Amino acid sequence: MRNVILVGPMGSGKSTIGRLLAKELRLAFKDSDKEIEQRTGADIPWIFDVEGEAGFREREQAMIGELCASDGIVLATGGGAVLRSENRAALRSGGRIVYLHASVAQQLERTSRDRNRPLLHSADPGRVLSDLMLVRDPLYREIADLVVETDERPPRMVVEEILDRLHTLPPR
Ligand SMILES: Nc1ncnc2c1ncn2[C@@H]1O[C@H](COP(=O)(O)OP(=O)(O)O)[C@@H](O)[C@H]1O
Ligand SMILES: O=C(O)C1=C[C@@H](OP(=O)(O)O)[C@@H](O)[C@H](O)C1
Ligand SMILES: [Mg+2]
Repeated sequence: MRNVILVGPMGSGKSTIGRLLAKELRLAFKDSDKEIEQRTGADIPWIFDVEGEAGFREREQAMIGELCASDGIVLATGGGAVLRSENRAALRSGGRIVYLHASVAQQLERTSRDRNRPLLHSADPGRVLSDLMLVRDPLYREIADLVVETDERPPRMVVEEILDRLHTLPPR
């Protein structure tokens, strides 16, 4: 196992659970979105405003490529990281992939408090999240080694399940 990579929709808990999991595994934690922000010197909403989603996806692909070449990290990706086939290939070769599943209702609840997800700056964020899930759920499943349910489960419990199940995975 080189790296552990978390994929899943906005509000599934990738950033939160990634940090906890890295601590348990004594690995470094990297959040693709945070790395993009540091590299760009601007936050995600600014990048979407100025460069559009297309500009963000270019930066995201470059960052995913770089981070997947690392060794010994827990990587939290952004919810759209699976959209490009180049990213899916990089993620697959980068390590074990855990899909954090969450219902749209839970995604909505967990993302309603902050404004740093530009795709949800919409009159109907629930509709946006369910439309995105239709497209992305098959892509998360396509590359996942593990699918873990996060609905109504505290982060600690999700981390425990990942730790238990990571050890039982057959070699690829
Ligand atoms: N399993 C969980 N149960 C309750 N709240 C959670 C859980 N996972 C994450 N959260 C909360 O939901 C919000 C979004 O989590 P975050 O880790 O940023 O998700 P993501 O990176 O997948 O978009 C944060 O406020 C976080 O504290
Ligand atoms: O789903 C998406 O397309 C996005 C998810 C965000 O990350 P989180 O999944 O960590 O919220 C961030 O990468 C950007 O706002 C786009
Ligand atoms: Mg995140």
